[in-house]
Amino acid sequence: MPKDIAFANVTSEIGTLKRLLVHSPDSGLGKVVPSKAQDWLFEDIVHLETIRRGEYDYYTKILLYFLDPQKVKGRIAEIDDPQNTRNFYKPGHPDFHRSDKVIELQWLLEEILYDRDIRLKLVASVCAIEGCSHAKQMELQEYSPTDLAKIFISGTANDQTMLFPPIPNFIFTRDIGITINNHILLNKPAKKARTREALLVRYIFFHHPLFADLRDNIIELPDTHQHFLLPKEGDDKKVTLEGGDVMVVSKDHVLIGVSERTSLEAAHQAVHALFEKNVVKKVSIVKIPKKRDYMHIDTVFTQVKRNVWVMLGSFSKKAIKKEDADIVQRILEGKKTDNKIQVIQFRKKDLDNPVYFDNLEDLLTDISRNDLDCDEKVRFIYSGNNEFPFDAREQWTDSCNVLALKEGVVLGYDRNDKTSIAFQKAGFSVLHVKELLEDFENGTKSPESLENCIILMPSAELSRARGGFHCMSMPLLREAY
Ligand SMILES: NC(=[NH2+])NCCC[C@H](N)C(=O)O
Repeated sequence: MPKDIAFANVTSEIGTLKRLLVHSPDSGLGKVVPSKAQDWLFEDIVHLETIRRGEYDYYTKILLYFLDPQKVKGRIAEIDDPQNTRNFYKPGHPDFHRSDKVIELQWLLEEILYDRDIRLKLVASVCAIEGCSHAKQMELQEYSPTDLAKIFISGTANDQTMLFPPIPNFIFTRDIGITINNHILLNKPAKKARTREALLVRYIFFHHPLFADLRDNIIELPDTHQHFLLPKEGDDKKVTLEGGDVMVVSKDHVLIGVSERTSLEAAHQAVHALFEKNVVKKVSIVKIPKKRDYMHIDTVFTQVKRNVWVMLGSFSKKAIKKEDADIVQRILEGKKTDNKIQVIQFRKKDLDNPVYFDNLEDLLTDISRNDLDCDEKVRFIYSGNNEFPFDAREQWTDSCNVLALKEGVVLGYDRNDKTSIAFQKAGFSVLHVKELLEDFENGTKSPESLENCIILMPSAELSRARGGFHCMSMPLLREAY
């Protein structure tokens, strides 16, 4: 794979996307059984053929059209010809697209497994965490790199024997690590179901030649001193951090969520690590309720344009005021701080004088105005058009979790109807991916010509996995903003 000089650099959420890491749904998703779905962090079992051909493949095509057009332009009919049995999308197949802009993790994993030493170490590590027998370990060493990469991810061998559980959340590459300027912060998953993902990714970052120049810039958070001796109640001392809780909003400013998945201790360590290594000047800690509904901060807000954000209305100023309105009720119910957001902003140059924000809009407005020098009015698009019960329903299916391909052009789910109306009201056009790809193919539209729009993507199966396109992307390179 050819190497660019600026291989990885992300300084914003909205600069034109140039390179990212993804993983398309593997056969492991088709092995999730109902009794395990929740443990494996899926809300339901999914239909593999639909999630791939009917949904995720459109994501791959649209990403390639924007980031690596020569792979798809004028070729879509051929790529999707049923005779070609989706080979273009299958890592490990000779017809796989092998894009070095839309980079498939399974492909990188396969490439590092050609090294015998790495292969043996990784087999031993996976066997250790999955509790495999010695005989199984020896057997696994004999597989080809292509097959072994597939097995490590799907858990299933070519003969359909299930060797260990799948890692169905690997499609949510956002959570495995975060590019902050030219550094990569690795995650420490909170949930057991995501442990193997973190292991595989660590090997990829430390051993794949693509990341050779970045190796000194990989940040791993240490565990709390003697964390293994802490009592169960000491769990908040555990260091867990997932990428969905980290947002690089400008080259100097990073947001870190403290949530169901990212612990206070991890946020604390990340602030020190980022300041000590001079990665950024400002870190805002955004505390959200520890609830499955909002597992990471990117499930309650994401950025659309310099001055436009999409967010969940219950964290807005107005909602907080409304809640404060009935004094008797508030006192009776006790101070309802559990459903609030709290923001504490640390500045490297004045560490012991943090700035506080008590609602999300104030923080986001401050970012647009002061970090991104924006004079235009800052606008908010609310989940479900801020109408009950659509606000909560659509947040659950990732209305707030959009991915910006460039400023003002975002990908979102087609099932969030009221949120789409809210986008329209804010002056955005609503496009459907199938028609858009046809327009790209016949030349009536191009990625360059698009502006201010949300591209709606099919989502019935994908949304059961509880993540949107922000979660399904780990940006490595965005144009400087
Ligand atoms: N960045 C995100 N919001 N990721 C969503 C991850 C969803 C996944 N099923 C999990 O629960 O872990």
